[in-house]
Amino acid sequence: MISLGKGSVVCCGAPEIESSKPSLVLKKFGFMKIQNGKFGGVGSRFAAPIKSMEAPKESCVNVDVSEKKVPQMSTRGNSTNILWHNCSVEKSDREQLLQQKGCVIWITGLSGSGKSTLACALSCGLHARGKLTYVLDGDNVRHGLNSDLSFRAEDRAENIRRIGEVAKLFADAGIICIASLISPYRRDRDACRALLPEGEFIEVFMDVPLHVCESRDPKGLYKLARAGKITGFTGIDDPYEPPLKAEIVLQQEAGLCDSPADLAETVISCLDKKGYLVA
Ligand SMILES: Nc1ncnc2c1ncn2[C@@H]1O[C@H](COP(=O)(O)OS(=O)(=O)O)[C@@H](OP(=O)(O)O)[C@H]1O
Ligand SMILES: Nc1ncnc2c1ncn2[C@@H]1O[C@H](COP(=O)(O)OP(=O)(O)O)[C@@H](O)[C@H]1O
Repeated sequence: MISLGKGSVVCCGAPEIESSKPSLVLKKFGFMKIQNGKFGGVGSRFAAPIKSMEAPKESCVNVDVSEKKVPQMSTRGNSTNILWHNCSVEKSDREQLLQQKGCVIWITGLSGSGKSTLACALSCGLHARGKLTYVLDGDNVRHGLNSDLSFRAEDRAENIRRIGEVAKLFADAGIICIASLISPYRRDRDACRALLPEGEFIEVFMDVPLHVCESRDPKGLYKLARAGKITGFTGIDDPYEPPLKAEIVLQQEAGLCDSPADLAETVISCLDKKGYLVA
């Protein structure tokens, strides 16, 4: 049996880790269970990763200056002289542990189309099946990571780019990541799709007409936008570009709405068919 420890962040290079063995620190603070003298009932497959956790210095790049063996550095945006570092615990190992495949479910649609409700219903439905999910809701992420961003086009693009990158990390962790944000521009959504391997980005379009969303108006934002008290509101005086090739289109009309649980079931059966609910 494999025991998962408490949620934690291990920062190699932190004083606690450098002054002692990381494994002992994790154990001391109760983050991992020890079974058979090894972490989490590990088998041979996991011996190497745990060894590497115990020796942070091994994670340094070996640059043998005398023999001029200099690794190939890269540049990404303003980050120069950076080097990708691989870890021997891979995505497939995490997926094996979780018995699922990491992917991104990207829910897009107008404000009030039911994105957050579906994201939550989906997370509940998958959780009940023993699957690990995490919801990245536009509204919520704007409370922290993206609180510096407005609703101008370039800030929306940056909002979507950052959430796309975070979602990619979650998928790499083996988690079924549910991103729910308006993401009104096709180009930005397509850029997030391009971050992931083929098939791992599942776009769900909440195809709900503006008049239905506006009649729901749970936050009163459409009313404010119509009154000119909010400018640049999606669907009113800011564009929404519907997806052209979404994997799933959930159409709803006034009085003809499936329940959130039924909509979630549609998405779950798509995940099931695509093999994401097994390792
Ligand atoms: N101008 C404007 N346009 C659209 N939405 C607005 C605006 N100002 C505030 N809000 C609130 O912000 C929520 C949308 O945030 P997102 O991060 O999903 O938007 S975006 O993807 O960057 O376009 C959105 O939440 P949802 O209603 O859940 O979609 C609104 O509550
Ligand atoms: N499937 C549905 N059928 C009917 N009403 C819904 C459905 N999904 C959501 N709603 C309602 O629509 C409103 C907007 O839902 P919400 O999930 O907040 O949308 P969004 O995140 O897209 O802004 C809420 O009042 C919610 O209760």
